[in-house]
Amino acid sequence: MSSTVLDSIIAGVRADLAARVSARPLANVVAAAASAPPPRPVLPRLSGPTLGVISEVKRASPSKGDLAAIPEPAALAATYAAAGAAAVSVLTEERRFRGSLADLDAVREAVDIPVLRKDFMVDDYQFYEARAHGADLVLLIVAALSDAQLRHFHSLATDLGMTALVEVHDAAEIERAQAIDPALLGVNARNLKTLDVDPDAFGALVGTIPAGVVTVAESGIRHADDARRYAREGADAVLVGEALVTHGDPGAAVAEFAAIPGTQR
Ligand SMILES: O=C(O)c1ccccc1NCC(=O)[C@H](O)[C@H](O)COP(=O)(O)O
Repeated sequence: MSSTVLDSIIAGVRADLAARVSARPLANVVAAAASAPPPRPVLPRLSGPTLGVISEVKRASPSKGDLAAIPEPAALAATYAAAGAAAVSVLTEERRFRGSLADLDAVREAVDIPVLRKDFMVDDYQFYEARAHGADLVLLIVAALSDAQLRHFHSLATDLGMTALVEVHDAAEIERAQAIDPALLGVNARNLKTLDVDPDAFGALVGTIPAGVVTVAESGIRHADDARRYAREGADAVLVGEALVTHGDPGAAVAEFAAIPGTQR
């Protein structure tokens, strides 16, 4: 079978992870996770009367290349928080997104809203590492994991006190995700194997998501009208990267998204 964009990202993630494991043994990271500041509650922030906005710190991407230099991720995150963001997503993958764990540290220190470590989580080490660096939320990409890994990593994240954002793109992945009863489910409009963006994905799948599950519409959200559409379709929250980091006034953009009324599913 030919290799996908997601496969090649994960190969790089595994290589970088091996270097970090050599530099800092697991036992050391486990101890740091245990003494990290406690995780911040996530779900109530994402399921309020208005649309929750998860605002992303994103320098580059496989689909678009370089987006923004972001020399001070902490300042950008503080702008997001002051404008009403419900959470901040920090890409920590280095090769394709130019993120880092140092970005995560800086953002967690700068804001008092929950912080998502957005990465390609494929090994226990990364979960302890996420917590050690203050993550409140971690991403589980169903397309990147076996059923057994999904279950195991969901339990591990929960045991560490973090909330898992379980991410799907299609009906088959939602069915696999349902097996672990996620409290927070993201529908990514972007197919991570082809990079195609389908703005209809959320609307097509939302009817199969049980009531009570907090939902996030992810990717390709450019304007307030895109976010309004997702709110009407029943999204509790949106996850926005490129449109914010390339905006001349990211705070104004977040404030506009965050004022959109939510819709009860
Ligand atoms: O953004 C990409 O090109 C990408 C490619 C392959 C895997 C993941 C990718 N992005 C991660 C994300 O989920 C997005 O950063 C996030 O949903 C925000 O998307 P956008 O608002 O379109 O920047």
